[in-house]
Amino acid sequence: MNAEPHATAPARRELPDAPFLAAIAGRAPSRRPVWFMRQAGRSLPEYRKIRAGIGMLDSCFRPDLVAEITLQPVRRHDVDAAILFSDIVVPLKAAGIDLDIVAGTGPVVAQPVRSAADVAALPILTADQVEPVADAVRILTRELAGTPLIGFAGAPFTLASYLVEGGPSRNHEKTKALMRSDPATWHALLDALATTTITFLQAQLAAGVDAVQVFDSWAGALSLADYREYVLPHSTRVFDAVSSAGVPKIHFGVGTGELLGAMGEAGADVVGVDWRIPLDDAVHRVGGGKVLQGNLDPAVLFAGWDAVEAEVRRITAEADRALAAGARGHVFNLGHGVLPDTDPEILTRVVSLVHSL
Ligand SMILES: Cc1c2[nH]c(c1CCC(=O)O)Cc1[nH]c(c(CCC(=O)O)c1C)Cc1[nH]c(c(CCC(=O)O)c1C)Cc1[nH]c(c(C)c1CCC(=O)O)C2
Repeated sequence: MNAEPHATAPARRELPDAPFLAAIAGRAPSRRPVWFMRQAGRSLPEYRKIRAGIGMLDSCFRPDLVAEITLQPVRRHDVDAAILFSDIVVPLKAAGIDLDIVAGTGPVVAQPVRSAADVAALPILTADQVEPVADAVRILTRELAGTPLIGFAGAPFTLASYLVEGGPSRNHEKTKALMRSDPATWHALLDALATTTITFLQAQLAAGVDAVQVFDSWAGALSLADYREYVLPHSTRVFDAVSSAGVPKIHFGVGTGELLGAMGEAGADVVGVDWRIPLDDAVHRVGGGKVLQGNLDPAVLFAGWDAVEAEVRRITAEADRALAAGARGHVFNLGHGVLPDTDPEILTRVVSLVHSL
């Protein structure tokens, strides 16, 4: 791999016939596109080998390592998109927030954000602080040939939940308490996080990613009314700010069955659906003209090939009914990220089956 990361980024690649981009543009793809959220990670022995002895966040700031890890699932599975190996807390770490990623737990924040003073003291990301990520993108746009590269960031609400809770949370009680008890501080927090998220996405876009995904993984913890009042304006600002790049934008969350319409309003071209809602139902919740992405339950991958095959066939049939009902396109994916102990052979067989349907 010729890792000359500091070369000037070329203009964005033109990949109109790539199945992932064709499907999102509403054109008939040459094959049904499929990729997996968290396709890079501990399900791959080659990932575990290359990461040995290197901290998760350290690995995210090493362009050569980011590029190689991003490429691993593309080589192994023949997926139709690569997703940059990074993490939603990378921009927060780069900005100077004291946090780490604890294996088996997730992000842990040293000083949780609980007050207006804490919010006012939050550092805002500058593009130079994520130059190593941009360097990795530039390496990948040369190494990936015809496979599109998806950049990503966490949405303001999901980032806020980690900062306020101090780590992963089942009920997000501290987050919701701040949201409701001190709306001014809450909106100031999400505004600051939206600005950091925009800077992080714009750095990836300037370096040449072909699409972006915004992960609002924990938005499903909210009621529709709370999502609209406390979250949607900030997520909308993120999508508005990156629209001028002219690349597909994907919006995903978990447990979002009642939020799909509002999430579609935020401005994405593609709405990711978790496994709880059939795609031919989701199309009516999201509204016509949007592309749907999903939605195999990651846990089904542990149930043996017969169960996996039946679910893949069910989901592609529901996707075809969603297309007939007005969905602009479908990208096959899981309904959440690949689980760490997943057998990678099963993922490769899912790709082959989806491409045959
Ligand atoms: C909520 C969230 C996080 N990070 C992310 C989200 C949104 C996606 C989702 O909801 O699954 C985003 C993310 N983080 C990672 C990816 C994979 C990117 C890719 O496939 O190239 C993605 C898409 C790498 C990672 N991010 C993390 C790992 C595991 C780190 C390791 O290898 O030990 C990977 C591969 C760490 C992390 N980071 C986070 C969690 C919950 C964890 C898991 C903790 C654990 O189970 O060890 C926060």
